[in-house]
Amino acid sequence: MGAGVIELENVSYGYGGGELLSDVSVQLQPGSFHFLTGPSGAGKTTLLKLCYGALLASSGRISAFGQDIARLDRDQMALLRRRIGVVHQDCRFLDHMTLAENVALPLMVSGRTDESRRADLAELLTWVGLGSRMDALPPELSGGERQRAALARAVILSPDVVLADEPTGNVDWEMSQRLMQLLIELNRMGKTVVIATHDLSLIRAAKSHVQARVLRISQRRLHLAGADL
Ligand SMILES: Nc1ncnc2c1ncn2[C@@H]1O[C@H](COP(=O)(O)OP(=O)(O)OP(=O)(O)O)[C@@H](O)[C@H]1O
Repeated sequence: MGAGVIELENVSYGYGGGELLSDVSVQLQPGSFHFLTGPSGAGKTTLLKLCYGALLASSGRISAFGQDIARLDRDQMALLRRRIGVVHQDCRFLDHMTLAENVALPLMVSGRTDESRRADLAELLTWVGLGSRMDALPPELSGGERQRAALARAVILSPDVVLADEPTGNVDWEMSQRLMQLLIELNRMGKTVVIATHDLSLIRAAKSHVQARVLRISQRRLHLAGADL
């Protein structure tokens, strides 16, 4: 294996007797930027889940930061999850807690509630453009605000890797560009970024701002897409 932050080697994933992903091998190099594309149901979310240990491969090997994910104990898995920030497709929040409290949840869970962390929280929310919405409750947020809050929550523990599953779903073009800009900024800060999306126009627009590899799932296999997107 090489020096990728996340590496998949001949990974297959199946359920119910069928195979969704077959013989997938890929290395995510530190600081790289990847798009993961493919039709609905192709297995993009599944592949991301395999990368952060939410699902285990049926065969093959997945390593993160040099460790075989399948061999991690509970504590090691918890540490791994802190190093990989995930923007979930459905960005769920606890409706009775404010936006700031929701974004700060990973800090609470990891016991990091000191003053400097609170300052980080305010700075982070300002960075995503939600500095004035800290006390809003999730049902009061627009789609774009929810997506930005989900991004802030994913990076509050300063992960090395950001996996974003359709982070621009349900927002207009202008907001999707703003979200992309934030993800590109995270990459410029040195984070490895993977964005799952079926939206090829998003990929085309981003390619003039960031050097990205495009991975496409087709017929259970992962392919490196060419320039003909
Ligand atoms: N363990 C499982 N049991 C049953 N079905 C599963 C399992 N894992 C994945 N699937 C199915 O495999 C398919 C691929 O799901 P996945 O969400 O990974 O695709 P996707 O490419 O992210 O799709 P979308 O673009 O619509 O979000 C779906 O039909 C999903 O329901």
